[in-house]
Amino acid sequence: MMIYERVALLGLGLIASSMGHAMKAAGLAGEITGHARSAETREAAREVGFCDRICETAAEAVEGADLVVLAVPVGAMGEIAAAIAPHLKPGATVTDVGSVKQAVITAVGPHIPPGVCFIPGHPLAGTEHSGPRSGFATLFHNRWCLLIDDHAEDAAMARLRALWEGMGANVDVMDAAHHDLVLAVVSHTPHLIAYTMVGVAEHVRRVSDSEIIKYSASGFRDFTRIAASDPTMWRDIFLTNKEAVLDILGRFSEELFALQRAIRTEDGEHLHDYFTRTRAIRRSIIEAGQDTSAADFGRGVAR
Ligand SMILES: NC(=O)C1=CN([C@@H]2O[C@H](COP(=O)(O)OP(=O)(O)OC[C@H]3O[C@@H](n4cnc5c(N)ncnc54)[C@H](O)[C@@H]3O)[C@@H](O)[C@H]2O)C=CC1
Ligand SMILES: O=C(O)C(=O)Cc1ccc(O)cc1
Repeated sequence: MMIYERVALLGLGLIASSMGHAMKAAGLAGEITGHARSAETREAAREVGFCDRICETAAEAVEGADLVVLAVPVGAMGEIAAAIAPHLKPGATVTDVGSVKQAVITAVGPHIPPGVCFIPGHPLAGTEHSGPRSGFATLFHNRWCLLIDDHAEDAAMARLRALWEGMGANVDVMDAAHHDLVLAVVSHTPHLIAYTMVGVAEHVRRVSDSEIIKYSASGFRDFTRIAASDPTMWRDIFLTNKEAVLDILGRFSEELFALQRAIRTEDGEHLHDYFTRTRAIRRSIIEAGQDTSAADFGRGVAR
């Protein structure tokens, strides 16, 4: 069922290409236009074919669009919003897919002209791959998409919700500050820990590279997968969700010190109690029937 007659995708990477494929598969958009900064990306997107028309400028891509999706790294959202602002159609909706919400609202909000509705969004689905060739139509199936409803009109919100549901996602609405704190816990800080662990392995010179690869168990392999994610995207996430990540990292460090002390003092009871509590958390997630989304979100999609 068609939800928007014209959709413009700005930034043609993993998320935009997956949206293009998903919208085409379900017939959710009449025409999909797309723009990316580099000629190489535009050419690759043309070849893959998830847009009907690839435009040389962002302004051209948004001309007449009913929905404009900002799908660039979080740090580039303000710049692209400024470039398209004078070209937006009255009555259009602008949304984004950035992993951080307060910073995007601060950067994009001031550029949105009167008569255009801005609804920030974030699909909790992804992989460590990037670029226009990495997308696939089922990326959002059974995943959450969070929409931020600060000033959204009901009709515009209902329409955007229908688009995400049409692409297979479950939609929840929350405020931006809460989003940023939740994501710091479930996504951003875990990514930082994975980056660190892989960095540590690189510095352990006693263990040769080939041994690290040869003997790596699935936990460490998952860390290396996550640590292969796009550096620009993750740099921007940490710089823009600084407060929430530093808050969670502070708590993480306290717990880590307590575990470190328990190991040093051979306090087996502390370790056993701690691991029993964390096991109960995992079991309660499975009992609540949320094991698929919880596990998949951390693991990404095996491709
Ligand atoms: N990769 C993931 O797993 C997920 C990413 N996100 C968010 O979605 C957004 C897009 O991420 P991906 O599709 O993974 O990225 P990607 O790296 O695959 O694609 C990003 C696109 O933006 C373009 N771009 C980069 N800098 C730009 C600039 N300054 N001006 C204009 N275009 C620029 C790139 O050329 C590319 O076309 C990011 O904000 C990210 O935080 C959200 C959920 C999951
Ligand atoms: O690949 C993984 O494990 C992910 O965690 C994917 C992911 C990355 C960033 C997001 O904002 C949402 C999902």
